[in-house]
Amino acid sequence: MAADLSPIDKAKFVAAKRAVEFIEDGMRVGLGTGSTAAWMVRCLAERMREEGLRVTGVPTSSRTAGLARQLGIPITSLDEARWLDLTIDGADEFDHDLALIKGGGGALLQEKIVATASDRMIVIADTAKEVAQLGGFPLPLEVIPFGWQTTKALIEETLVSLEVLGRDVTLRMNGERPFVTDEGNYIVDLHLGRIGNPRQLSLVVNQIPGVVENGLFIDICDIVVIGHGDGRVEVRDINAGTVEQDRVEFADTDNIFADLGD
Ligand SMILES: O=C(CO)[C@H](O)[C@H](O)COP(=O)(O)O
Repeated sequence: MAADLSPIDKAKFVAAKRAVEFIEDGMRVGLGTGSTAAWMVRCLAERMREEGLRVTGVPTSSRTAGLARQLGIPITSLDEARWLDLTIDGADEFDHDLALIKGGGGALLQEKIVATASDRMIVIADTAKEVAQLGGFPLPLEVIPFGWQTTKALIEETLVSLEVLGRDVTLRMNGERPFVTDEGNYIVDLHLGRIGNPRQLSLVVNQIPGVVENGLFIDICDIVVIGHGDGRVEVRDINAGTVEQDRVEFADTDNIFADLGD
């Protein structure tokens, strides 16, 4: 079955499989959102089944909560768990400092809250997510629906005042209607091309009334696990300053691939 997967799905799978090895018995774990994170949830469920590992998950979206429930992973709310040992999530882009753009799946708000409330955040990604400079992927901002057009105009003005080059700001749609997040908000995507100063941009846009949060994750991610389609995995730990090369085998994974459906 593994052989039927595209190289990109294999890369996501091996990154996820390696990352769940960081999970220890009894941990409270933040469960990210997106296709790579869905592999992680499946790999975690497999470890729980096969090794009797006991874990409580805190999902970062209704989608992930649904998958975790389906796979029998006990879940709770962040308010119940309060603080987590680890969060494992995907990303849309990561740079050399492990600064991230997230929110391609629209779950950036819960993802940022959960990752910030964790001792460690591990990002799982395929090689295409690594960039020299953030910004090729549109930066999502979660905004309150009330007065969103005014908020959008203020965001555009802010980009002009910051002398940011790309200033195209679009409302994310779901067919004919605005995309609505789990928190009932909208998302506007900033098509910037490159972000010269992510820290400044993150601070400034969050000052705009109506902006709830942005998809820049700075100084939050500790480790990135990068998967390759041939099973090679690289584990970069920004705090330890280490880079480890590893390999994940595709054998004996049919029970994971059998429930594919994300
Ligand atoms: O931030 C996210 C969702 O809000 C995802 O982690 C990000 O979009 C990556 O998704 P995928 O693993 O499907 O490429």
